[in-house]
Amino acid sequence: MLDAPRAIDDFRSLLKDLPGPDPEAVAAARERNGQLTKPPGALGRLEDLAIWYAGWRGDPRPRIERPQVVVFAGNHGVAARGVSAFPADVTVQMVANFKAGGAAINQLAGLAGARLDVVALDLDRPTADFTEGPAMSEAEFLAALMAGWEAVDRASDLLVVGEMGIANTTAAAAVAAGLFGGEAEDWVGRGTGVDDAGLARKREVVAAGLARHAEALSDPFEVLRRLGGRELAAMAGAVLAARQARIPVILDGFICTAAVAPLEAVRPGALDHAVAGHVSEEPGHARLLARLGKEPLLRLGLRLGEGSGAALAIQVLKGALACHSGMATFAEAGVAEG
Ligand SMILES: Cc1cc2ncn([C@H]3O[C@H](COP(=O)(O)O)[C@@H](O)[C@H]3O)c2cc1C
Ligand SMILES: O=C(O)c1cccnc1
Repeated sequence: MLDAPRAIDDFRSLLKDLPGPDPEAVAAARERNGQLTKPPGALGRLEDLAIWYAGWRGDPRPRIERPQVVVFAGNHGVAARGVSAFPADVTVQMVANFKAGGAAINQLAGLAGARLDVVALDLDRPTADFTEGPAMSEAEFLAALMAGWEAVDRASDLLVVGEMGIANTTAAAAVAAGLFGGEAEDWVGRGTGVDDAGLARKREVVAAGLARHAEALSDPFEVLRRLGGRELAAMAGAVLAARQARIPVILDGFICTAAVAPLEAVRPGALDHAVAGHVSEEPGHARLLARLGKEPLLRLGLRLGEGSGAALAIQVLKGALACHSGMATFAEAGVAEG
């Protein structure tokens, strides 16, 4: 197995040889689940979640002790096209806010007991406008993938990746459309809250990007390089690093899901170590999750990003494991089985 990737092709190679869950831990966790003091299946999806997590950690009775949240930030050339309700300066301002502890993700990561890392990616150098050319050169794309790869603490036992980047719902819509087809309007939403004219501009920008890069859309990595952004590429690199280290992942909203979808498009099953933390208000998100076959844990009408919905969902997973690993069996408790 490749240790440290150095080229874009190394990331492609990694996808050919992915570690899977430990079948013995899955079997032992399933058996334990069947012995716990509750009617069979009474904890619903929490039971599946606990068994899934146990398999990836290779431990039939695990707990989450070291969750990590990483927020990647990047700027986008298409921001100049009036596709966001906020100016591009907000990206760097929010990075300062993350560092000062003032953003939603600070509160939610703190509540979940997660370490929070913030990785700002060349904020003074926005990506190129993807309607005019590739958003990133190959060198820039590789640097962003590597930044994600390197941001993952291999000693953590759960990963959430979040993002900050004004105009990145436009990039995410373009990536989703590039991967899965359909019209621009199928994937474009209001993001930070653009008005009808802004929404129309977003559709035009995404359609123009798809037309400009039409010949390259059969390659999911090229879709991400040409239509994505640095923080999206970094999220993909981080989620691949987590897979290699058998660290389970909770996915966040539309942008996060679009960023990692190329991995699944290259290699079906590449996201088996990831669950969808929530479904966001951005209409493309539900569509994307359906394409990936992922059922969200929460539906709260969030449309924030930053990793916020996924960070909240850490507590659902912690709940699943508290029950799975902490409950007594029928034999231990002297409770009669049905
Ligand atoms: C203050 C503020 C905090 C945010 N935190 C996340 N986003 C979210 O909004 C942006 C995407 O929406 P659009 O494509 O419409 O620009 C991303 O930065 C995303 O993470 C924020 C946006 C704002 C304004
Ligand atoms: O779903 C998301 O991730 C999202 C939606 C709107 C704005 N920012 C992020």
